[in-house]
Amino acid sequence: MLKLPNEFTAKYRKLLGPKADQLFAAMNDKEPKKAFRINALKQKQDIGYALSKPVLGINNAYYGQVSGSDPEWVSGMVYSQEPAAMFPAQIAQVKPGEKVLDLCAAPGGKSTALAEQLRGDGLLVANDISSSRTKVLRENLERWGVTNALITNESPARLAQHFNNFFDKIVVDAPCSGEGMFRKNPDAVSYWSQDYVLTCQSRQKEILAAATEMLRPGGELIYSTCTFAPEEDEQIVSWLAQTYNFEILPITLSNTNCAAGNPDWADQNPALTNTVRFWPFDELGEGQFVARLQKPASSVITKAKSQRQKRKREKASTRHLTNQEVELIAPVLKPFNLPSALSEWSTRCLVSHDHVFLPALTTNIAHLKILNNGFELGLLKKNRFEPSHQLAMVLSQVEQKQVLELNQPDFAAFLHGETLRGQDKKMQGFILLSYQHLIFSFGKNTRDGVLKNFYPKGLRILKKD
Ligand SMILES: C[S@@+](CC[C@H](N)C(=O)[O-])C[C@H]1O[C@@H](n2cnc3c(N)ncnc32)[C@H](O)[C@@H]1O
Repeated sequence: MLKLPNEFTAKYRKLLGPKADQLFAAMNDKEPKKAFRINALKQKQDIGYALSKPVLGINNAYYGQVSGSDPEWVSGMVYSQEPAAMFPAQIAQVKPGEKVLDLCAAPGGKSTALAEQLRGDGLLVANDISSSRTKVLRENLERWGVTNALITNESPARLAQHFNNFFDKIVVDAPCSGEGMFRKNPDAVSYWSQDYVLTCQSRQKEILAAATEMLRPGGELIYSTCTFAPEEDEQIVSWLAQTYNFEILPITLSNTNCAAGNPDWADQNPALTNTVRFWPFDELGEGQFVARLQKPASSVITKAKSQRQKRKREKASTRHLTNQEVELIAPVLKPFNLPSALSEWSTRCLVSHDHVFLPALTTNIAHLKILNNGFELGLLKKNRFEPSHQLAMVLSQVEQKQVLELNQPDFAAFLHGETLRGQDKKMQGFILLSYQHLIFSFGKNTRDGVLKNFYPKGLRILKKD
């Protein structure tokens, strides 16, 4: 039983009237909803979960539970996500070729969906302020097979110094008081106070002020939270409309159980009914608020010059591949069918500190904390080339022949980091590995039947004793 603070229950009784009891009952009595999305970037494969309960309004999404050692997860075929949290990326309606920023992106639920909509064409900048969470964001985007993301670990204000009036779309899935997640994460209740709600509100304004600078005139901002608090929802949207003259755009969702935002909970701007609220008593998922706004076409928001950091000249720390290096890489890639995103890799790839990569962006980023820029093909080592894990995750976008299917014990042993013996010797060198026909890693097969482990150390699953 959730012990909700008295101040919380009194507040929502006042705001919701008799519906408040429905809210408290849903928060107390029902299990949190679990769901997953199937990756449309990868080759279609059968997966082992029941697909009988679709999440209405979201393509390729179903109710069900995913475990971190399932082949579906390890191969990047599915992403586990709370159903209501799937809507902000859907509402963004990203088109291939657009420049998109996911400003508070970790662990990557929205970013994986935004990248899917871009289909490898355009740019996704996926940023988070927390370095440990940005690491997980990188792992999730890599697993998902994304080739065109710049992954950064910056504060919104620093990012704004590099990207002025730049993005077509910005998603701000803001840090919030998390009321909508109380039944999923009961510990969050202990942080709650009305003061905390107001602290979150001022942080959201700071983040959004930076976002408004980065959005191009006419560009769209998708703002979402997982809290019910009007101070962080309708009141933030009315602040954006008043302060920056943003228009609150309608949201069209088909076949979905959600409610409209409430103008009475802010400045009574009738356009606030264009925003949407997901309540746990609607049976779809947890709590979520989403707004879609447009920056005025004529507006260019720039910081005062005195505040802007002087840009130092960027040093050219990257170079193109030499012919010798191309000759080293080509035989490693030859057995594989390359997806179109990797076409003409030999002329398009850059090298930085022996990392061979296809950049998502090359200009104006030298001073950013970057975890990955685009697509890492692999690493040049003395007279040899080692393909990256990201390459394995991207190769599963198209049909492959150089694939070794493992049995369950070998799959589990490989995830623990073990070297396997007695495998099929027909395929030599780097090969893709699959379990239940889902490609999850590279391995290297030697002539004497030893399969070396190339599953990244940071992703390995500890062995249970
Ligand atoms: C609700 S979570 C984002 C969830 C993510 N969008 C997803 O779908 O997986 C909010 C994120 O905001 C980040 N954050 C916290 N304070 C921030 C700030 N001042 N600026 C930018 N991001 C911040 C947190 O590290 C956290 O990862």
